[in-house]
Amino acid sequence: KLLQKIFTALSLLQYDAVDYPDQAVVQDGQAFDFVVIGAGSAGCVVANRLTEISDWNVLLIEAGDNPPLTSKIPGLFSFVDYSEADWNYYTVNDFYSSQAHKTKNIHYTRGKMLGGSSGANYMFYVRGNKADYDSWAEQGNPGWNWDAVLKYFKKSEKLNDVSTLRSKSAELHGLDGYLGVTKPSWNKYSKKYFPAFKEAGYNILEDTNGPEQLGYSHLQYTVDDSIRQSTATAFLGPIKDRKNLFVLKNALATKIIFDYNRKAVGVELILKKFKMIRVLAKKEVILSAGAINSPQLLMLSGIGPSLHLIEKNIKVLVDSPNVGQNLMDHPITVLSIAGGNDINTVIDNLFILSNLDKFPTPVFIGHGALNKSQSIPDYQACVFPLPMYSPLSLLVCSFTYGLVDEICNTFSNVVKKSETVFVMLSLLHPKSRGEVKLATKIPYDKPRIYMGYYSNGEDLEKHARSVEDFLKILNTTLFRSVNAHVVDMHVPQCKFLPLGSHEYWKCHILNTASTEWHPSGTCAMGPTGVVDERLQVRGVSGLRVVDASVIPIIPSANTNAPTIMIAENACDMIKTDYDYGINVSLFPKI
Ligand SMILES: Cc1cc2nc3c(=O)[nH]c(=O)nc-3n(C[C@H](O)[C@H](O)[C@H](O)COP(=O)(O)OP(=O)(O)OC[C@H]3O[C@@H](n4cnc5c(N)ncnc54)[C@H](O)[C@@H]3O)c2cc1C
Repeated sequence: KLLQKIFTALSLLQYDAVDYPDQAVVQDGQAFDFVVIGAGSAGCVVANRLTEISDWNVLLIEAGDNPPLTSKIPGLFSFVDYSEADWNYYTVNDFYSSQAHKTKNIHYTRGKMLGGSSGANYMFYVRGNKADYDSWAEQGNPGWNWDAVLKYFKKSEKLNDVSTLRSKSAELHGLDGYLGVTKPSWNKYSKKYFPAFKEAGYNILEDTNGPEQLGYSHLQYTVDDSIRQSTATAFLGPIKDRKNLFVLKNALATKIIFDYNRKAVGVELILKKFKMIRVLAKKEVILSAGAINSPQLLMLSGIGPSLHLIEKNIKVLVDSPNVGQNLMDHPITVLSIAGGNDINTVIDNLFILSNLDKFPTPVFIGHGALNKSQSIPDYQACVFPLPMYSPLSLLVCSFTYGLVDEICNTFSNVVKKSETVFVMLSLLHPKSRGEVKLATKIPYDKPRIYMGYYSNGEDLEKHARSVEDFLKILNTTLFRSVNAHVVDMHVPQCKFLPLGSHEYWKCHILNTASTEWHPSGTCAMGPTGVVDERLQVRGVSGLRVVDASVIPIIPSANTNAPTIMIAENACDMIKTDYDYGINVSLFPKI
């Protein structure tokens, strides 16, 4: 936390303010063609693509400020959590899951800055499985099948990795987009593990975003030129001087304003020093406040489940029962495998300090399926080979996830005796659903986030089987040669269960349940969804939602790349709806 304070102080110097758009001067009642709420993964893309039409002027409203230093320097990513650039939400304690967290709930980081959660995330660039998007379309969302969305993944991307571009997946990647993507080579540290995964029956892939998803590979990251490619850096920085782009930072949108025909005509917002103004939207308001705040703002504006709105003393404009419902995420559990005790590896810890220009430690990613005949994964494993005395597992356990001391002390003790493999293993297709509710009608009050983890019992069963499937790796030559074993993490709730039994894993997973910070689905698109397939809010006009909240079914992927894809697709829909055609670009790409 001390380090975090030092970084915050450095950020206050605003040494890099020139990299981002200046604060706009906006008068009460001023009108724009589009008003975009939220400059996150989606909102920055929307602001960029809509201002390509020089006839349109666009106001982008963001509650946070420019990204801090910790966001910009890739290796400092974990210090964004709990900072001023984080909304610092906590989930509601359900007295069932996550009970091995000190607070018995989850600290739920959301980025509050230009770039939003793309400035707070772990920078993994993962798109998911073709079948994920085909299922979106099959559920009544034309225009979102794999062939349609691939075009937008490619459009946004600027891949800078020779080995991928020489591989058979080259044609799946984009080279001319705004979003820099790279793949640092950590071969020296992780290549010895790949034969073990191969021996355990997994494919070793060149590209986790290639034609096949099942298997293990090095990761691609949203990092380029040694800088995190948040959407603020990638999509706003290059266009910051466009005359038709207006950006208000430190401005909290509190309500969407409608006329008598239920057309969205503006936004009420509060600037620094609590000055309230209203801005007008001649064409549309675009809500891109993310999967927690977009449903909050809809409900504050009178669109949501009517009983809930009445209970909070909010006048109902549209009874829209699914607003805030259908909350999906990828629940995660942490594991440690100990084996090998080469004290010389201690020196490798120093590499973290010399690799702050990238994700600072070796990690590889795997997607596994329980039924070996399926091509869609059930779980994702992020595998960190750690040298002796590595502080990483303790940092994740204690600082990031806030697990109880019994567990974190175990991480701390085991690295003093062994090299370890630290694993974050998430369930990709949970059936459980949570919800976002208002605490009060006051916009500053944090919404209530009910994760609903494992409320459908099948999820716990499947997550436990996924851990067991992953641990087959212990039977491989490499792991056996160092007497590798899974570490008993002393989860207080599980101490009477035999380590490694099925019931033990269910207990371990349930109580250590943490998040991969992929909330989605709370304003889902669909035939009966909050929005239609063109992302227009049902029951009103002039209002779209464009962010992770419109995801109808969570993909087999981390959600940043999919959210950027959603924004790219949405902007072409908007341009088409206003007869601008999708290829019109009056500003050349910079
Ligand atoms: C810690 C963490 C790690 C993650 N790791 C990865 C990863 O490695 N790879 C990956 O693919 N995904 C990852 N994700 C998920 C991914 O970053 C998100 O899914 C994605 O950024 C969501 O984009 P969004 O546009 O929906 O919302 P956001 O990016 O959160 O944007 C919402 C924006 O709206 C602003 N806002 C909200 N309310 C208001 C208001 N009332 N007025 C004005 N502004 C408002 C917010 O400040 C924010 O800037 C991670 C997320 C987190 C938090």
